Amino acid sequence: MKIQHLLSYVRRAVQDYNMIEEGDRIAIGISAGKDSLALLVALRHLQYFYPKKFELEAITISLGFDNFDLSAVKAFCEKLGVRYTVYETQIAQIVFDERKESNPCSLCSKMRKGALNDIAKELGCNKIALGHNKDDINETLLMSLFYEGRIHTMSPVTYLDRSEVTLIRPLVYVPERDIKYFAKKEGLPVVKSPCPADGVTRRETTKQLIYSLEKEIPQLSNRLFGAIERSEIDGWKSRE
Ligand SMILES: Nc1ncnc2c1ncn2[C@@H]1O[C@H](COP(=O)(O)OP(=O)(O)OP(=O)(O)O)[C@@H](O)[C@H]1O
Repeated sequence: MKIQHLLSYVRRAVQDYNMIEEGDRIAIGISAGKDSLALLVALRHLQYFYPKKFELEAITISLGFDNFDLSAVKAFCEKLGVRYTVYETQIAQIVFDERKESNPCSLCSKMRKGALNDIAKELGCNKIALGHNKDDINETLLMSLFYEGRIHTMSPVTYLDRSEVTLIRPLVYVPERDIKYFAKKEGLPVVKSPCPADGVTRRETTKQLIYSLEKEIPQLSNRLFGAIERSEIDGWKSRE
């Protein structure tokens, strides 16, 4: 996938869901994975030609793992001309050592989101951009269905009452495999997650399930996503 292709997906999502307003200050949550780094590149390019002017900040919530070297990400942000803030936390120690959580992802995710909201607000941002892609949206639908018995997934735009910050997900139309290809081709400075729970989660199981079903049922991912767009799920609308 070329940058133009990525930008066409992002621009369409931003316009369909009115994700960006004139004067927005947008904090991009950088996990240092392929999605958030691709999002950083896309929004930086969008800034050049999008009719509404907006500003960007890049933020990583460091979870406190030892082997998490962000120096290449720092250099990358500098090259792009986006200010980068790394916020150090003890989330990993709290989740794994102190609380010995049986479901560490849930507590970690809550604490990480809280920290990201706080830092974004401190830096004067009114929006937070997250790197969830089309496959993440589909997987979340199936996870809600299979594990919680309800029909739900993340929305393209979510306003958080308590922190008065709006979450936007400009990659919702981009398939994960395109992002993987883009990250490789562009040599994005992806840092492997040091989390021991990475890759052994419910999300990973669901991802593999969709992957194997798609071999039997071509277009499965597109149909799932189309069903979300045509559904009554909060925040989605049909493009037809
Ligand atoms: N430690 C973090 N600091 C800042 N933002 C984060 C962090 N972890 C996750 N995010 C944000 O939340 C989004 C979803 O998180 P998740 O852990 O599901 O990432 P992912 O799907 O693996 O994406 P990525 O490839 O960017 O890691 C990320 O794309 C990123 O925007």
